[in-house]
Amino acid sequence: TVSPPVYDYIVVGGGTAGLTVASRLTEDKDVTVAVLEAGFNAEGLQEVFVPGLIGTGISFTTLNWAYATVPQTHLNGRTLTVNAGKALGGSTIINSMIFPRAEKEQYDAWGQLNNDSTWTWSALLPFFKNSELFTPPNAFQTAAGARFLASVHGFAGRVKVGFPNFFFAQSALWRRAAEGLGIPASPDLANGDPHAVGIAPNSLDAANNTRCSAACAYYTPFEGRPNLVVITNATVSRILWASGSSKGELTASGVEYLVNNQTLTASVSKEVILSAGTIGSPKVLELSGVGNSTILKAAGVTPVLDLPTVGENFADHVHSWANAFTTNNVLTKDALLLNTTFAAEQLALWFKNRTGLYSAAPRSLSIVAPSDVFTPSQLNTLIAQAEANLTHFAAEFSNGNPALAKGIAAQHNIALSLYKQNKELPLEINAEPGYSGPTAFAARPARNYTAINSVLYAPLSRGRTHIVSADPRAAPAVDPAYWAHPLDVAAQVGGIKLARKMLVAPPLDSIYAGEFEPGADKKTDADIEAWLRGVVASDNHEVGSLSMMPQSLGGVVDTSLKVYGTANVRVADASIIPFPVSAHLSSTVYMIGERAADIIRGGKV
Ligand SMILES: Cc1cc2nc3c(=O)[nH]c(=O)nc-3n(C[C@H](O)[C@H](O)[C@H](O)COP(=O)(O)OP(=O)(O)OC[C@H]3O[C@@H](n4cnc5c(N)ncnc54)[C@H](O)[C@@H]3O)c2cc1C
Repeated sequence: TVSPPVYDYIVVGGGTAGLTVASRLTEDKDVTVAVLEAGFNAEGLQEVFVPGLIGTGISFTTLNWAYATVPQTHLNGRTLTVNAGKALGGSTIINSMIFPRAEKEQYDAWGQLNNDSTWTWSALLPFFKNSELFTPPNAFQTAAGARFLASVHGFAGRVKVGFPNFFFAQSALWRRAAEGLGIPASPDLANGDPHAVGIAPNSLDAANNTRCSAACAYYTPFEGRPNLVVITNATVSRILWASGSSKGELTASGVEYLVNNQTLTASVSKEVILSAGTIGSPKVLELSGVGNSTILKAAGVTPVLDLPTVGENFADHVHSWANAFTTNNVLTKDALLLNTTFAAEQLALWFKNRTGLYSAAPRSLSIVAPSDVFTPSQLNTLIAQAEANLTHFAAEFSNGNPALAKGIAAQHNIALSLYKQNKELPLEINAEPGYSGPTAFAARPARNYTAINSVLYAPLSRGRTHIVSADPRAAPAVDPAYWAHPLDVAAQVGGIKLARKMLVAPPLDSIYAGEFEPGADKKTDADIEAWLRGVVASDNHEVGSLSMMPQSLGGVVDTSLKVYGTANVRVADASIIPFPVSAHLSSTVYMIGERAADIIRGGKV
């Protein structure tokens, strides 16, 4: 028999954080790293590299895990889909490339929960910068409204960040409407103070207007490194433990993985780093016997280490919309669907000189504060109710684990305190220059639209994800428990009301031709709420399932990202985020990858 290859580090999942860690560790040419990625290298597909082709082709089929949730109790028993990229580069292969950051107080909450000042905004900003290669807006982009503050960006990192080459007129009208409603104009949506409205930077290479995924940033330029081995189409089924190690700290000796139907193994001399995402990483840990013993036994897995909060503390952002018909004189991206000749011309234009509608990954956005969504008395009532029911919800969300109940209570206390200071930003409201909503193309009027996406960003609800089978090919049971907390429901209803106000506020009202959805018959808050229960979707920003918190608060990893009870297994991906942040996640996940590599290299244990 041939003995399996031995690497210093094995990274499970070649996604956003996984490639970041692998790339940084292999800067030391004496260190060997293997990355095992379930998907393939999709960088050459036009639906990946052309910004305006987001979501087309095989993006949401082959390149997507498309995890199904269990029926959602608070959403009419619906089963929703949580999308997650399945390719080298992970979710950054199929994401919308919007690249802002959350408010500093939310990152500070991570430090507060862990009593560790190295996990706070000011300590983490250097790692955000390390990941970024920012291109300031050119004269055209500046004239269109793009703004930036040099002090918060990185100019020598890896992820190319810049602005698109096309801006829709209705986005500018919307920004002015939002400002008219009291939302401040943003000097930079990545400055840690995003209660504002502006044009979001994108994870794109401004020089040639192509998507810059984690593969583009952290792999392609370095793929020749002899010490970096990337194995694609390789699905990790479990971590292998050194014999006898379960008596003390568990020590990983390697991993087992599947290529087609063949089972292979690779050995590790230093560490295994789990970077399979918020749903993928707890699945691998549970398949390896680490988790809640009752859940593992029910799935047919022999427990090795009882760590009952693996897969718990799961939170996701929740997507909703209001949209209106737009006067015919306005060019919206609906034109690409309504007129295939025009679409072909626009795509040819993109290939010719990187301009036109396909050069836009369009999103002007605002992150709004409680005061934008609620009246003061409404807010006071909601906070008082949440405080009165804090223990009840902490217990309900913690799946019977007393330590995690404390952890969730601590998170709710921080969130409610920030709500009181108008600092917990409950919603992203963004303008989509064309239809966005729950109705399929064939089923809606063939018109031009303006859509306002309203996304619940600071959920108090917490759910879970767990395996139900010992078969690594079986999907886990994902229960985000959407809308399980009444403050989440109230914020999302408030978001639709604010979006409706924006649609008819000057100067956006100049192109308004009547509301389509929710629709004129949805008049009261109760009407809106009932409609939303039937349509809201995942925003694909799932976090928290292997959260970084003290064990006394139900955490799974410590502040060096090491799994409690193991000697050499770390986690680097969105699953470690203990407290949801009000932002699109990729910039934050790259930061986590940079920080993880720094911890590993610095030997902090
Ligand atoms: C449709 C969509 C739109 C989004 N839009 C935006 C946006 O506009 N801006 C933004 O900032 N964020 C956006 N996000 C969110 C953001 O992209 C993700 O939160 C982030 O990329 C997650 O990084 P990660 O490292 O945790 O996981 P991922 O990047 O998903 O990486 C996990 C990797 O592990 C692999 N994997 C899983 N299981 C296994 C296994 N058993 N063996 C081997 N490999 C495995 C996966 O295939 C994947 O490559 C979006 C996400 C989606 C899905």
